[in-house]
Amino acid sequence: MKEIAIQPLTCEAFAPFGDVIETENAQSFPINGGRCMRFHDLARIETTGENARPMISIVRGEPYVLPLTLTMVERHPLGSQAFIPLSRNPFLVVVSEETVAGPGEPHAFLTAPGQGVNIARNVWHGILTPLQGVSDFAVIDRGGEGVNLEEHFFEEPFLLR
Ligand SMILES: NC(=O)N[C@@H](O)C(=O)O
Ligand code: NI
Repeated sequence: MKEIAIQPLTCEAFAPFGDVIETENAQSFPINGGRCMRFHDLARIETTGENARPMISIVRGEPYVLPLTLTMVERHPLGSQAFIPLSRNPFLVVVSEETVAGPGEPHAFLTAPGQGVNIARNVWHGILTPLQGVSDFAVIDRGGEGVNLEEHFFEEPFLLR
């Protein structure tokens, strides 16, 4: 089984796949008489297709234990998908480039506490993978008609360590 080294999540490394949602280095300005700081426009929500609309859900995820065997990735051809942690627990973000033969070798990122991601439309990714404890996430993705899920099962799994 090919091993994939898990690396820290950074804006630069994740840029080909979407946005990192964090306050660090974000455009920000005070609002509400200076009593709030708005970290502004952190990610682009994409929705397309019939009756497409953005929607907000909360997902409560059971934790996984590393090292992890990755057997599949999925993608959403009709919209982006954002995961914003509502706890300080880290989670694992797995993405793959599209190749002529389907998803390529995965990249695995470990979030810092509080970091979220917005996975761009049609980007191959692993399913939500909380670590260290049951974790709640706000999920912002696409509602509407049509099939918005495509799955790919690797011929050979990968070991994420
Ligand atoms: N379906 C859902 O809310 N989540 C998955 O698409 C996922 O990427 O975990
Ligand atoms: Ni997904």
